[in-house]
Amino acid sequence: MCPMFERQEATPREFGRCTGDVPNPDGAPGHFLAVDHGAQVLDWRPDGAGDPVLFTSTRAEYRPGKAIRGGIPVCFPWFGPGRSGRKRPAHGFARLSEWQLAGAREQDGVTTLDWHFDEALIPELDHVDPRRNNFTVDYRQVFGRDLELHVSVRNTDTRGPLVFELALHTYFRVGDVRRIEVHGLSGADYFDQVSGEERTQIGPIQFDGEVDRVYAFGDTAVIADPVLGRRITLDQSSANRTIVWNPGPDKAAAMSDLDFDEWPQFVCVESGNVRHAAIHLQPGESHELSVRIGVEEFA
Ligand SMILES: O=P(O)(O)OC[C@H]1O[C@H](O)[C@H](O)[C@@H](O)[C@@H]1O
Repeated sequence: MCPMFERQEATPREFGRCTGDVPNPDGAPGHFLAVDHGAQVLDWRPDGAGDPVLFTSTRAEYRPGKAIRGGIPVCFPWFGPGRSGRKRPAHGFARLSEWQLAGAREQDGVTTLDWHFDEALIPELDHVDPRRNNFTVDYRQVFGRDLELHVSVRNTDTRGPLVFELALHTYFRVGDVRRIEVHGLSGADYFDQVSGEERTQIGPIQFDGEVDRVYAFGDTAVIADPVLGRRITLDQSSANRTIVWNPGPDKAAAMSDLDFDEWPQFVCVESGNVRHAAIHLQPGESHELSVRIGVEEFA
């Protein structure tokens, strides 16, 4: 099935993991790692010799019922505390559930993993209402020179509509968040989750302290990183919101699964349909969200 699929006891691999090499004609082979806990991608390096594209905390916890800090968590069926502001667990139960690896193949140096999740796989969790809709989520991850992610949610319940939020909460590794810029969102309106204000972005996004914003934006965003000397491009399809987050030093200090000096090493640029852009599906309908991540060294 998978190039290598194992279930190990030791941290951080107590979950089933799928790992493999991405052949790279230009140099050292690339690498990826995904685990069945949340179907979470934890590592992807198109060039094995280069810096990781994704950030994973050195203090990330790998245990049932806990979200892994880093990589690409899937937020579903709600984002943060949900539209009511009261939902728990934060960001929904998908990132706390063991997904099924439905298929894995490698062709021409590109590895494709297919993950499956439905209501029968939700673990028993405090706060989660046991009366739930039926749904399926099929999630394809394609590891090559670019990383492609496609999430498809279907309402398989004949009883009524399925209303949900969905986001791919990508943690990007950066040299120093205080020196990066995120381009492409100038002119986009956003909700500032720190101040509670509606605002409009002027120019590139820069980071000076905590940033937590939900942008009404779903096109291409580019992270320009002068420290690591690279540009990361995030192409989004069917995302109506882009969430940009870094906790800054004060919030980070209160996070037990992040080392105190790690907050400048990442930025989250998250693709989704959240808040007012939540998705409504009638029985039998489906929704697909896709992103493509590419990396380019500065000349
Ligand atoms: O700590 P977590 O539940 O993983 O959430 C981490 C962050 O996720 C998103 O970016 C939200 O916009 C933030 O408000 C939240 O703090």
